[in-house]
Formats: sequence, C-alpha cells, structure tokens
Amino acid sequence: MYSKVVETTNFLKETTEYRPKVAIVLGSGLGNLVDFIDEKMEIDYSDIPNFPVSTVAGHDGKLVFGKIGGIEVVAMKGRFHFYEGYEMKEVTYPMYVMKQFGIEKLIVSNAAGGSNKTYDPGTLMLITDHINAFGTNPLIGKNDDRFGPRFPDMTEAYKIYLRDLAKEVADNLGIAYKEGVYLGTTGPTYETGAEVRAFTGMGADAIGMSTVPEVTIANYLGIDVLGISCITNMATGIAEKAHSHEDVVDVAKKAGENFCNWVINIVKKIG
Ligand SMILES: O=P(O)(O)O[C@@H]1C[C@H](O)[C@@H](CO)O1
Ligand code: HPA
Repeated sequence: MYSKVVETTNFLKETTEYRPKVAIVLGSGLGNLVDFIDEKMEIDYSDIPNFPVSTVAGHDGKLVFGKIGGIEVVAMKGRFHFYEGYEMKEVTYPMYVMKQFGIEKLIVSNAAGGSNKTYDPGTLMLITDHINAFGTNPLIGKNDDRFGPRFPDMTEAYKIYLRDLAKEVADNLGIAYKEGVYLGTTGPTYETGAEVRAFTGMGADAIGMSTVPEVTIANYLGIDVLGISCITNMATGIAEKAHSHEDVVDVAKKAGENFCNWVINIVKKIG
C-alpha cells in the first residue's frame, strides 16, 4: 500500500501547486463549504490514481484545493463509507495520502442522528470522543511502521487544543454548539430503537456511519483532528418519523450556514 500512497501523492503534487497543512472532510449535505474556498482547483476522485470514488448522494467525489482567508486548504467533497462495500483500507485511503502530502490538521464533519434528547436537528456538535461500533478496525492486518505504530494511542483522538480553539471561535461568532460523543456504526440501515437505547447507554450523543475509521487512521498517522457533527435528525425511537437520506441532506444543508461560518473561522485561526 505504501507505494500506492506515494504514487497518489506524487500525482497530486504534480497536479497542483497547493501545499496545504489543513484538510477538511465534508459530511453528507455539508459540501457547500467549498463555495467559501477561494482560488479553487478541483480534482475528481475518478482522475486520481488509486483513489476510490463516492457513490452516495450528497457526496460529490472531488478534492478541492484552494484558500480560506489566505490559508491553503484541501477539502474532500465526498467521503467513502464502509457500507458502500469498500474495505477499511479504501475507506481510509485518503488519510494516508493526506499525511504523505503534508497535512497536519484534519477537520472532519458528518451528518448524524441525535441520541442525546437535548440535541435538536440542526444542532452542531463538537465531537469530544468516539465509540467504534463498526465491529472492526481499519488497522487490522500487518502494520507498516512507515505509517505509524502497531498500537496507536487514542487518548486525545479529538485534540483538546483544537476543541478549545473551536469553542472560542464559536463563542466569538455567537454560534451555538453542543459537545458530545459520536458513535460510528457500519450502516447502511439506520439504527433500530433498541440499538439507539443500547448506544445511548454506552455514552453516545450522536450516531453515524462514518468518521471513526478516518479519525482512527488520522491518529495513527499523527494528524491532529477536530470533529464536528451536524445533528440532522433525532435517532430512531426519539424521532417522530421515519428517517430518509433526503431529509438528512436537507437538514445538513440548512445548518450549513452556521457550519460553514464556524469552519471558515476555525481554519483562519489554525492555518
Ligand atoms: O458521510 P456522513 O457520515 O456525513 O453521512 C451520513 C451517514 C450516512 O452516510 C448517511 C445517512 O443518511 O449520512
Ligand atoms: O440517525 C442516523 N443514524 C446513523 N447515521 C445517520 N446519519 C444521519 N442521521 C443518522
């Protein structure tokens, strides 16, 4: 895999002059953030050697290079999910490339169901920690020491200094947010009511189908992570109606204004 990562990274280095240190992964319905990226240079995933392609509505499948407030960034408009049938190594492949490319900080976002009853749809949640309920781990298999250690530490999976900075930015802008634990499952089914009750008992505030694999690998590679969930619906059993991905994307788009404002100003501070 190492040589593939090098090949993909070399392709990107030859294709763009941008050398960002900050990457952003945009969750379902949150892709509009790219409208705030200046001097954009976009590359379709299908044109990038060894890159998987996005198959989910609300995930365009483009790497978008450019600047936010003069700070160079690269955004993934579209991510890969385990339920799409990708291997964990494919789901997390972009993280390996990001690291090789020179990324030091990752802002990861997602749409998620709120299992904490005090979070309404539209709430932005700063992720304090996560629970891996995928039943597997993206690092299973032989370890390549060139990437990271066999037994990575996850004590501060979501960096406290980045969370503090995000809180300061939100407070200055008057953006409301909650803090909580994200639990990632494979999907693609939304959870049953019994699962939501079990996950809530385990400590989940929000439940989704992504993020955990990417953040696990980012930590393994030594990339500092900040995570933001957009609560698009109340989780099963709390919600008053059945879920649909169209509603998820719709609510995420509506929360997009606050999300974009927040992330843009975080980038300006960390860049
Ligand atoms: O990519 P994210 O985690 O934002 O997408 C969520 C989880 C599923 O892919 C989908 C369900 O509606 O939205
Ligand atoms: O309720 C949900 N569960 C899992 N993933 C989700 N993504 C958006 N909403 C949800």
